[in-house]
Amino acid sequence: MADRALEIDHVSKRYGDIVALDAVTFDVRPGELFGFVGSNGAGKTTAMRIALGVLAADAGEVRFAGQPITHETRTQIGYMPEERGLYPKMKVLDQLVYLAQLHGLSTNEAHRSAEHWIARLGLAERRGDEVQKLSLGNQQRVQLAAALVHDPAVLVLDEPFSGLDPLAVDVMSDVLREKAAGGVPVVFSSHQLDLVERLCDRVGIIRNGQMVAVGGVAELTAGADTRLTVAAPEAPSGWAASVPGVRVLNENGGRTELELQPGADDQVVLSAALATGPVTEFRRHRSSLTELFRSAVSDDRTGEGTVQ
Ligand SMILES: Nc1ncnc2c1ncn2[C@@H]1O[C@H](COP(=O)(O)OP(=O)(O)OP(=O)(O)O)[C@@H](O)[C@H]1O
Repeated sequence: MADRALEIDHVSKRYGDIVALDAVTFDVRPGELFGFVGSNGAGKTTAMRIALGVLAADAGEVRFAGQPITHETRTQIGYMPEERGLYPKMKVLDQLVYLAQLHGLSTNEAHRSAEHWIARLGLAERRGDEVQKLSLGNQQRVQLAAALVHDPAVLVLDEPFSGLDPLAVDVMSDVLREKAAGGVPVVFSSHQLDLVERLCDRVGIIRNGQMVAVGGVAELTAGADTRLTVAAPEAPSGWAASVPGVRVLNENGGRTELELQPGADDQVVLSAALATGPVTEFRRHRSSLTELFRSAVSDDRTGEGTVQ
């Protein structure tokens, strides 16, 4: 495994009768943005808390740079918990300086780093305010600053984008990209799949505590059924139904949406459409992460289609 990767290796966790994680395995490579997605209760927070070492796994191991996470290596992780963990009555600057010192920075370094992230995250005018007096979005910016202030070697962020306005989403995205570009493995959970698709190098989809897909979005969607839109204004109704390997999804005024079964040839569809007259549109759609997610989390064949 590459140096300085975060590896989650067959991690399992039960809460009484509930199997929260069942041999969950994935890795986040240095320089990579990894999106961790799954329905409510699928196990994302549990996996991230175990990765950080605040929750013990029943089985399996989490490693960073090839070594199991210990009390010492934990301090190299920047963590943004879902429940947010700031001191409400502490002022923004004081809080960040305190957290940086807690992670071993000297007073000067802690001040320098706190001021850097306050400026970078647009909190300059709030630096003397108590955290509890900030809006939720600004509290979230402080929370991100808290995860970054000790210059972590790994970033683990639980729903960092939830509740942010579009400008704050841009700031958060830029910062995560920068950290990844600097060689830090970055993993974050999110329900905003368009954002995950846009930002992430790879994604993992978890369903009922099991990883059902891990890989690049393009790689994961490559095997999915392909959709085509064909506009053939003079084609008679039902023209596509007899084309081999085709399932018609929708037909409306000469415009047909269809699904190509694996192995079917889109050129055969084009020939069939041209045989009816002019073709004014012929478009292939790549499956989106949202479609992949829907099919992965609703698929009864748990575990099938996993790409490692
Ligand atoms: N402390 C706990 N005690 C008992 N069950 C728990 C506890 N924490 C989590 N669970 C259960 O473990 C499962 C996984 O929960 P987890 O919070 O990891 O999911 P999640 O994917 O982060 O969900 P969400 O998207 O809603 O935040 C759920 O069934 C949840 O009810």
